[in-house]
Amino acid sequence: MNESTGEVAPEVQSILETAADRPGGDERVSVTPRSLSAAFAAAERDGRVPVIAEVKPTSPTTDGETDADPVALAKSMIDGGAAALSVLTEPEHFGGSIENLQRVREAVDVPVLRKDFVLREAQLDTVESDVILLIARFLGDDLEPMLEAARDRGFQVLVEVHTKPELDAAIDAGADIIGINNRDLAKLAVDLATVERLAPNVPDDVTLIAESGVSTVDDVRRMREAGANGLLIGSAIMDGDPQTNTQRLTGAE
Ligand SMILES: O=P(O)(O)OC[C@@H](O)[C@@H](O)c1c[nH]c2ccccc12
Repeated sequence: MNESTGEVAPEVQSILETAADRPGGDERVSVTPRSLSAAFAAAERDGRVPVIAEVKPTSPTTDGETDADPVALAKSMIDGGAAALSVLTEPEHFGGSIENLQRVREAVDVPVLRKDFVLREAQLDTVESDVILLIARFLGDDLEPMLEAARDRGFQVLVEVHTKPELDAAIDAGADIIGINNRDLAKLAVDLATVERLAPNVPDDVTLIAESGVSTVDDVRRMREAGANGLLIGSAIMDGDPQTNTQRLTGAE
């Protein structure tokens, strides 16, 4: 395990242990991705804030688990104006599944992000998606080879960071889509100032996504003012009526 994984919340430690044991795919995938930047540009043209809405049945920081149909959720998020979707495939702590992702991606035509804790190259081959998440903190020195391995398969890659050293590592590795996670995986606490603090260090040609903890229209505006090209929003869309919630948040400007 990488040195940089030290000091995470016990829930996150447990997520990593189960992730390390999960098998990969038998065959190398080859993806023809739906373009995330085109989806963001289309939303902007339409006057909508580019939002990646997340199908997340539960999480370590959520009470209870929804049994709503992921495809129905996905469609209502798109009806509400989501530019793209994120689907959790982590089964043990987020109630996600590979099948959820496959069903959602078949049912919609926007880009779909696979949200999981991918640690080994073979795990890239578990399922096709338009975008795949790689978390800098958990990959350490493996970030660059994993980024290349994912691109070789056709994936667009979202590299998640939470600190300045992780951001520097993501930029050095050649990431062109970077997500700044407002949630600290050591404490699971959210602080929107994380994006505000780190965004000035993100090069202009990188697509910047503000992740986690965005719940109000004011939060959306705050993240956009800090420089976010897009936002990744889960709980605030899942809690209540997903279509109305997405409509409110994508209509923040
Ligand atoms: O529900 P929120 O606070 O809007 O957060 C969404 C998303 O950012 C969060 O689910 C997330 C960010 N990075 C992750 C990595 C793995 C699992 C989940 C995540």
